[in-house]
Amino acid sequence: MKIDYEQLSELYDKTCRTKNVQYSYGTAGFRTLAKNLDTVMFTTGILAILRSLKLQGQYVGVMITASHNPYQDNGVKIVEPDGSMLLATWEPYAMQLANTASFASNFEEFRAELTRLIEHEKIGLDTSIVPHIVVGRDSRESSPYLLRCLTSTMVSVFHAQVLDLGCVTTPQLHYITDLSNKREREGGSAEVATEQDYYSFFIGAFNELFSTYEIEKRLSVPRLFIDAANGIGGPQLKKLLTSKDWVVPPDQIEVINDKSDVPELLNFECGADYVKTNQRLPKGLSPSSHDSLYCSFDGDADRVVFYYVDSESQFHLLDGDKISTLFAKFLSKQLELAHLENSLRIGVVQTAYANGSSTNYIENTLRCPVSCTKTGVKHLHHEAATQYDIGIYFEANGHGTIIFSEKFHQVIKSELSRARGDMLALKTLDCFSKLINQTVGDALSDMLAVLATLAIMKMAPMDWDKEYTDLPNKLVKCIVPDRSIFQTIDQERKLQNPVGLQAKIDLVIAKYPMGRSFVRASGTEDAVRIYAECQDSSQLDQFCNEIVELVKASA
Ligand SMILES: CC(=O)N[C@H]1[C@@H](OP(=O)(O)O)O[C@H](CO)[C@@H](O)[C@@H]1O
Ligand SMILES: [Mg+2]
Repeated sequence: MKIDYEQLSELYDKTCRTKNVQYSYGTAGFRTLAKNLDTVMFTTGILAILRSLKLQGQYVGVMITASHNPYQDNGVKIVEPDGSMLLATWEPYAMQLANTASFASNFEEFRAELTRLIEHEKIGLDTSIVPHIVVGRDSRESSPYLLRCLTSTMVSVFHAQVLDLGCVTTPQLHYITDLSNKREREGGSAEVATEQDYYSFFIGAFNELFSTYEIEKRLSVPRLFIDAANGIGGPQLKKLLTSKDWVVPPDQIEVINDKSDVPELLNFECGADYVKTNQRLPKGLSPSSHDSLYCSFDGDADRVVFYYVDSESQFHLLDGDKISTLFAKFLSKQLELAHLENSLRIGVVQTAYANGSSTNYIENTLRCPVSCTKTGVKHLHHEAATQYDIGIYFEANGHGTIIFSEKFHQVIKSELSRARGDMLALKTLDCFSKLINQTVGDALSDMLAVLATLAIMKMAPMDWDKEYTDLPNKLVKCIVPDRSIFQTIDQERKLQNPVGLQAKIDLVIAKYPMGRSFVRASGTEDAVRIYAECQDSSQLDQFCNEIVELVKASA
């Protein structure tokens, strides 16, 4: 391939209007005010092309979204050919390219940086490899313009093949990127992967699970309300619910906050982040009956939290920890029924933000191993995928999935091929491994998996909730002059710096029965986060305040 530098230079001058902004590729890719993103979109498009070239032209995904952030924001992230997050060693390249374009005084400086990167990664341009890209965007008003900035060079300069999915959820983009490459490997002539493949696949697994139990395709609750955060989850959910294969009666499910066409409403007083943070119902919902189940997606539908309202009108949150524990209970039971508890290893992966009661319940009641990793789904995903055959991971905020190992699939396949009396549990495990998105946390697929689990176990929301009781807890933000001084060890549970602060925190913790608290710098916001939990809710504010004061004093 010959890069047409003249063309590239022209597009560079035309597109990269934002200058002197420092961009950083964090846990969620690049994310900031939409009006400042043209430059970084331009360079991210080029980086995705290089990534595809490096990987012999496989499809690389790019998603334009700012998830649960306000409607004025936007962002972009790159997805590997197998649907996982961009390889960590490429994150600095994404930043170098973006910041060079942002601070360079002319195109030649940018060109030099691009050349350096191509040489450093030994990307052969003198081959016939055609780069392949899948792009998707959420419902934000700024997304179509940013998409043009992102893709401007792809065809004209790099002769790439671009599959534009239009408006999709983040997990749909991950799933379709992975599927596109599988199709290519099966012999390029196969049809290109589409959104329809996504719906067919997950509805298929859901229906198969219900058929296996020969139960009527009804939910275990009379009614389910889904809050779509006025984001892309709304229209995508409706496509699923109106699909000809979807058989749950329409009167059981109602979608609310589905105005994805009104930009300012996105994530406004609704959605998973709002409900989890404020522990209250989103806008547009008033409790109808205490046996209804509710759930909220975030703006790009990769997170989900559930909740219900009891007969005393009390709100109860069923967050990521509760979802993990529900799946751990259900799947451990299936392993036991299939007599596979000694051959396949099941485990739960959490972060320090998981409620202490959930950890205690998983370890001591379910007798299931628990791992703790740093915050950020890539850490949880990696642990789940490498340590367990059934690796369940959820952040407390509702982002997560279950990863099934290669060994799991082999064992189930071989056991299923031998006729056995305990076929039901084997089939359940097999169907379940398809029902849950293997590439990334997915509100839609997680929701289906929760609904199926509740239906099979004949559980009402309160049955699910009463397995364990959360310790009273609080998460606060503290703005400090320089958050980088707060350095942690032990999966972010302890501070190493500022020196001496951890010892002071430990003295405070010791005063509160079942107290636990930790302090870390946020990776996505310019703030320090302080988490505290203890037995007695009347002491919680005081406990948390004492830690906040220590942090302020040392900052
Ligand atoms: C306490 C908390 O919820 N932290 C969030 C938040 O990370 P911070 O590094 O804490 O800002 O954003 C991440 C990306 O969306 C998400 O993975 C994580 O769970
Ligand atoms: Mg999200």
